[in-house]
Amino acid sequence: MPKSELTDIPAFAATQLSLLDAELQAELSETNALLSSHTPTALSRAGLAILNLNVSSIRTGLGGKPVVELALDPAVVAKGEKSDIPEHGIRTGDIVAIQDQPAGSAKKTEKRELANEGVEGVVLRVRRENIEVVLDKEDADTPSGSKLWIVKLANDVTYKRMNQTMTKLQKLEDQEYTPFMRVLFGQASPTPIPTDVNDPSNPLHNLEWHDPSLNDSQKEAIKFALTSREIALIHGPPGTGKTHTLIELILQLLKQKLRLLVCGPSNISVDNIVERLASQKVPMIRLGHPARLLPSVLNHSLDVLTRTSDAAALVQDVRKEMDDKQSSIRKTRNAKERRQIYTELKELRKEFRVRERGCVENLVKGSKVVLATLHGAGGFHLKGQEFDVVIVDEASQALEAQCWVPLLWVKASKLVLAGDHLQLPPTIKSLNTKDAKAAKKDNKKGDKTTDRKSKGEEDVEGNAESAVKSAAPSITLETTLFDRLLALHGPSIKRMLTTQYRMHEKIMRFPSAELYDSKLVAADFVKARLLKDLPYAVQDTEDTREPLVFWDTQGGDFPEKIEDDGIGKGSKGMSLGDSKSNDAEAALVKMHVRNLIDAGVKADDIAVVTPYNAQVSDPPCMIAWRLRFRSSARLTALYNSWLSYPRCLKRRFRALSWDP
Ligand SMILES: Nc1ncnc2c1ncn2[C@@H]1O[C@H](COP(=O)(O)OP(=O)(O)OP(=O)(O)O)[C@@H](O)[C@H]1O
Repeated sequence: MPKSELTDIPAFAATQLSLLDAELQAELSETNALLSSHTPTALSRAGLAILNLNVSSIRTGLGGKPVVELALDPAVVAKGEKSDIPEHGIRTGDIVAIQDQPAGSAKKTEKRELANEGVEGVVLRVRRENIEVVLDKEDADTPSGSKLWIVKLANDVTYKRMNQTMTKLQKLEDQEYTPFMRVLFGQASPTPIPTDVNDPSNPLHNLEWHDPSLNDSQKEAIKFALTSREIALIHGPPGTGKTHTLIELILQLLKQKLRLLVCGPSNISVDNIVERLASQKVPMIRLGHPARLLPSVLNHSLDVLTRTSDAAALVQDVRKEMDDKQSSIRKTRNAKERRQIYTELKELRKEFRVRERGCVENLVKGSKVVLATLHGAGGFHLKGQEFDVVIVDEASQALEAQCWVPLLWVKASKLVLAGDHLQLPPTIKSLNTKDAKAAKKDNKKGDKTTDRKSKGEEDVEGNAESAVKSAAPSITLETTLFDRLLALHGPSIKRMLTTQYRMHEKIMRFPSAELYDSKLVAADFVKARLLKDLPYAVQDTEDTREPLVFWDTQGGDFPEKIEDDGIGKGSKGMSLGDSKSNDAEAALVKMHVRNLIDAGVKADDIAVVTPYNAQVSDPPCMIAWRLRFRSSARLTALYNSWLSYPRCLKRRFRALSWDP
């Protein structure tokens, strides 16, 4: 077998490390350029900073770190007005600096200065009236100035973890590679799946479905995932019930008394599964900070369980004592007293960590299903724990290095990936650099081979070696684990879900033909569904009886504008908001939406989707829609010229589906 980045583990890890470094540098330089070339006022207008804040409270969060709550300085709130923080783009999980606020017009806000003068932390919760930040350093002294600002920094936390993971992989000795890992690197073929269902050791022996409504392709995918020894890929095009299928798979694996780690690249992908498992009354633990979880899954979060379980009382005592100390620091101005309190806090933190760790360990070890983001699975809670199966949902949205976080820090011997490698891969910034563009160009040939392979299942069935030879693309960050495994082992390691439950047949036809070898089938209850048949009074018009409408906007009457953010370009030519808009197209969309509303379609059932921010926000008519349709959850199929870009197209088709 030829040695390549696909099969040689140290070479693979080294490539990943250099690609991750390039990506991190791209992110850091983008942030630095923005921060150094814009005033605080401009950054705030662009949503990257919040000005005029005060510390309203400090408490102790998970891990003993201080959580700072910031609210708008009362001095800047007009009498009788609400003290809501103005619109901004800072979200839970963002890395921010908290700093004494410079003059609004001050130029050159260097990242260097931010790190030196302020403190850094992660945003925990964003509310209308305040924002909570957990500080990186336990003994960080929050700036005490009367007016603070927070500014978004590049997020290097996920890189650090991926970096540690790839470094660990790179350093493993040959004898440390498990048989499972050898399959993941094509150094061994997957174990053939057992076929005798009468054999009591076959997982399909006496198989009974929990959900009788599963379709044939879903059942086949589950059977395959149950019987495969090392890897199983579940390929789920949009709306084909990927998550639905995973729930049944999880229930079946639990019936076999197996211990499972279930991950996804984002919190929402994980919470989606927690919600569905909760409705099946499955006991489980969701790792991750509660501020990032959906309210509906909180009862399963480790944080809540460490407060409510029996062992939790011991932790709570110390937590309370630490909170009291934190607030006393803020009350005292005497330096000696402050130092004394810091020393006591340090001791309490040690105690807190020991107790918390004990409580957490008991809870996690006792759980048959643990759910976390890929990143979160690399936290200390799971280090070295054994799981029979690791399941990753939305696997084609994750960088491969991210998928290795659970695979390397826990002990696992089987992996199930669910995803769709034919939809958008994760967003990569460094691909815009010259070197990366060249690398991408080089890979094009390899990609074509991989694509062809994943479409035409027959040609490479079961022939891993020839697959490696023919595909052998060198790796970019966009090459997901899903892609690489398909390139290594061919389509015999995957099963595709083929019935989709979201789109009218006509909407489905194009993506099905272009991306899925015309294999998609529309479920009976969606295949002929039209707006005029909505369960409330909608007139039968030419707009409501067509599931798909094309408006041709090519040509001189629809000129495109490049908009900037209205605050000018910075000294390094970096603008906060270069984006495209097209007033005439906007007017067309507006007219179409108006027709639908006049026919009786509810505004809440309409969503307008565009790839450009400027098209959403700038033309006056678009602003009007945004206000009106803010709560839109569903969509009418409306296409315009930019749909011809293949990438947008994939994204659009994802968005263009709607639930009944
Ligand atoms: N066998 C089935 N019978 C009826 N409805 C189903 C079946 N499988 C899935 N669905 C429905 O199809 C819709 C899509 O399912 P699900 O969200 O699991 O799909 P997905 O592939 O994960 O979606 P996405 O495209 O968002 O990734 C849901 O409304 C679900 O209830």
